[in-house]
Amino acid sequence: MEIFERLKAAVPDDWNAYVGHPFVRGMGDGTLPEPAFRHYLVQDYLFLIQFARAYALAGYKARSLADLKAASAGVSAIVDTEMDLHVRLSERWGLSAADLESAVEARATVAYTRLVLEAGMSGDLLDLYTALAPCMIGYAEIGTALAALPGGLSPDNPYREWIAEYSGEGFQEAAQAARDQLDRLAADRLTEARWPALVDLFRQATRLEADFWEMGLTLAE
Ligand SMILES: Cc1ncc(C[n+]2csc(CCO)c2C)c(N)n1
Repeated sequence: MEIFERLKAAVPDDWNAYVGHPFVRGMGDGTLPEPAFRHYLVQDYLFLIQFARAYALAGYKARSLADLKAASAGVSAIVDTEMDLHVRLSERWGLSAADLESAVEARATVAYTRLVLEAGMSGDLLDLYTALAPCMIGYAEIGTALAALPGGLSPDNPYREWIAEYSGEGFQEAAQAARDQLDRLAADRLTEARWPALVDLFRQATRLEADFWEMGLTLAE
């Protein structure tokens, strides 16, 4: 079985709480309050900056050209593409680039991003990509599930752009690349002795993704 599927199967309740969070359901049926989505957009901008740093750290930790290339592609996907998309989407929601840049990180943003960076700093690439997996692969799963709902992509759903982005081919391919990268790393580095610590790390990252939705929904700072 793919290592991602094994990790997910090890923490079913935490995984379902993340991908089925009320914030996600509210985007699917269009009932999510708009202030919650705006708060999420601002924090997600700050989140993406820290995630770009995490891929940069993956470059530092790389021991092969293939791993260095994967890390470089991760930085570029965020810095050259994702951030621009995010700024444009935020503008359509009434948030200027200055609003995004001047925002202060919420505690949930700090908690999640620093867990990932710490996993990468104190561990190896398998730890780092395990901590990154819920984000890339989870959003692809959420995008696909919401796009399949009757009203998911309908013109009256205010969240259709978000759903289209994450269910779209480009992001689905990036998520598949993240799965493949995790499998390659596991083939070289995974031992039975390491497994419990990797599951714990995956569980923590998954819980902090759910907390990120909760932060959006409750407007927590
Ligand atoms: C809280 C949160 N979790 C996951 C993603 C998805 N995501 C993380 S990094 C990245 C860019 C990689 O190409 C994308 C799309 C997000 N945006 N916000």
